[in-house]
Amino acid sequence: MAKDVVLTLTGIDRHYGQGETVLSILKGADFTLRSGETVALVAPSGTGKSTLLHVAGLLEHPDGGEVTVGGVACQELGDEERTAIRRKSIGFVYQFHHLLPEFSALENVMMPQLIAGLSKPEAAERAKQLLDYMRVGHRADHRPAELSGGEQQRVAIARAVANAPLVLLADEPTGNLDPETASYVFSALEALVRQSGLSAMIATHNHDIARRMDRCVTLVDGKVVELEV
Ligand SMILES: Nc1ncnc2c1ncn2[C@@H]1O[C@H](COP(=O)(O)OP(=O)(O)OP(=O)(O)O)[C@@H](O)[C@H]1O
Repeated sequence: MAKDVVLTLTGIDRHYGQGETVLSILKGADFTLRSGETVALVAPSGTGKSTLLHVAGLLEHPDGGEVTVGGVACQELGDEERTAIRRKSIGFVYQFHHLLPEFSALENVMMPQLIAGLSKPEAAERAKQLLDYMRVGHRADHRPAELSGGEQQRVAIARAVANAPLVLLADEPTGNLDPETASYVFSALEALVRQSGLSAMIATHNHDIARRMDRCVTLVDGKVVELEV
């Protein structure tokens, strides 16, 4: 494996059973993400974007093929080891924020760092910095329900990068927002990714967003295909 490759998917198969029939969503999908690279995943609804991100993020087991994160082949690993790699190396942003409702924005961003073993003051300091960077620091003490949709998503992005992951995976991170808010939130996400040299794969239906990435890929018949940008 080349030294600067952070994520590889090799020959990924993923099927879902539906009654008598089997839906084959990914059929030998290959993908490589290099250090510091940003890639847009643009494909029609139902073609398997979320499935691909879930497999890449070790949230779902593929039915065949291999996922390698930071040089570690994950297919044969047990759940505990996969969870450890996911927590350390992968940041995930969903279309809906999935913040913990009973905790403040600050606490939500501290949480993954505390789980990773940082002290409370260290986690709070980094959480504050990230919230400030995402221009939502003035809402640090608010609970998710007290934040606007754009603010919630900016907190969710701060949380996803709190442990300085190797790879950021985002599944339509602005899909739930109005166009103006989406553009603002995406600019903040892009600035954070570029500034910290993160590698990112972002599923989006928004072609303006896709064009701002280094590469653009799509899914055709269960395989990842490169698009010209
Ligand atoms: N757990 C599951 N059980 C059965 N079928 C599933 C399951 N998860 C996904 N699918 C099916 O697999 C296909 C791909 O789903 P996926 O969510 O990956 O698509 P997507 O490209 O992300 O779509 P969208 O853009 O609408 O979010 C869909 O047809 C979906 O119905």
